[in-house]
Amino acid sequence: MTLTMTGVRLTYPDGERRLTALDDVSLTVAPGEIVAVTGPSGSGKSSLLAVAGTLVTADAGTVEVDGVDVSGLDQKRRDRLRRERIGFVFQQANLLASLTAVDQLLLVAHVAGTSRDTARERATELLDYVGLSAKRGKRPHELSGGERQRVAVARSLMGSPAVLLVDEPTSALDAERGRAVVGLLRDITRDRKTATILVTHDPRHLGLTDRALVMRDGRLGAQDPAAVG
Ligand SMILES: Nc1ncnc2c1ncn2[C@@H]1O[C@H](COP(=O)(O)OP(=O)(O)OP(=O)(O)O)[C@@H](O)[C@H]1O
Repeated sequence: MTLTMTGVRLTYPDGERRLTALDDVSLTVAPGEIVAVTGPSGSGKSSLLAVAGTLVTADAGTVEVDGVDVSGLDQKRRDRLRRERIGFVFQQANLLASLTAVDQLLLVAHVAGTSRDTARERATELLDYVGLSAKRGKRPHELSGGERQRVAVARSLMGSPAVLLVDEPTSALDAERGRAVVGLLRDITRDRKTATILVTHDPRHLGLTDRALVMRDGRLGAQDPAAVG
């Protein structure tokens, strides 16, 4: 369950010209590995996740999930691969206000066409895994920021992802809760053998990951080891 990006280039229209968001980016993330990506605002981190997650098609280069080149898939197959094999966790938990924690997970299963019983079993297991069994019936306003983010993490695992793409999951949390969420993501990566990319601005999280890379002007490079705490 590896994620491989090779020679990826992504540009956006910018008036008469094109803005280069990703410039010859190559990256392999192994199963069970969590890689941090840092870098200044506008350097291309979200673009990297968008291409890795097949939400955006690169101008050049390849993206392989589990050895499958996604550019060779038609739209329908690509949507299915994304739904079943790629998990996303965003800056905000993006939970639906009217749904309980367990229903947030069941909704994803419903969209994916999973049977009710299988979905209930899996949702229960995942809420237990993220330590929220007791809060399964709570709506987002009854949960703390860290708990909401843990529901979002559990939801991202409903489809058994091979690849987990995480964009600043702790920006709305205090230091301790932020660390707990990154620790949880690391445990998930190990236990479920996902290939995980964690975009973060927080240097304290780099030491919790296997590798730290830095994005600058659309190019991906090694992080200065001195900056890894
Ligand atoms: N949809 C778009 N259309 C045009 N330009 C875009 C689009 N999305 C991003 N960009 C530009 O591409 C570059 C990379 O943006 P990206 O969002 O990937 O950076 P980032 O590192 O995630 O930034 P931040 O840390 O602020 O979230 C920036 O110059 C941005 O302005």
